[in-house]
Amino acid sequence: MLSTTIGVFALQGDVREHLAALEAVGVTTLTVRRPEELARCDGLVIPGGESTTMGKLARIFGLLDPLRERIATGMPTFGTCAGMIMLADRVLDGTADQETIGGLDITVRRNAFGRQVHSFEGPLTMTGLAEPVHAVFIRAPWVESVGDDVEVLARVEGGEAHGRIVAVRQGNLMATSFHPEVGGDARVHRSFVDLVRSA
Ligand SMILES: NC(=O)CC[C@H](N)C(=O)O
Repeated sequence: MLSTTIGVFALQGDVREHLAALEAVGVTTLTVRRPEELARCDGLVIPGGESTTMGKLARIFGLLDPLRERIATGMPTFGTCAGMIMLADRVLDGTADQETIGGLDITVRRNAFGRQVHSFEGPLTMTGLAEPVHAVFIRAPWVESVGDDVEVLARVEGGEAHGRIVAVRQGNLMATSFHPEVGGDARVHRSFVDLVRSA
């Protein structure tokens, strides 16, 4: 079998952590800053970071339209946190000029967990994983609503945000509000790699 190449959008964000998680799963990785690099990818990860900056840089580097085209034509893509925002069709509490790639029929709310609770972590039950994942949330978005074709993979359990959607899948697109690349558990990346291999 030809090896699977998964790119990590690398204009901004926690690129290294994703590269390490993907390498732990045993795929070939590639940092993506230019359309030529994107063209070599079987799948793509969009990391956590800052979504307004990602949108601006993607526009400046001529990557926004190639990304939209690859995603529209089925390239499996996994967004974490800011990456989830980049994949969302609709953003609440974004900046006026915020551009996303889009593709996922979801509405996300940026920095949804409030100013007091920027960051928290804990176990989270996720569809497809036998044991809970240790989910790290850093100024995270949540998914306010989803379209009919979107499968909800995880919801917050307990606390003020109980029931809020924090992981979704729609066809070849996956997104989490939290950071599975942090903490050495590669199971979420493995399920994305399985998605890429079956695409
Ligand atoms: N950890 C993160 O990726 C935070 C996302 C950030 N709050 C944004 O709006 O882009």
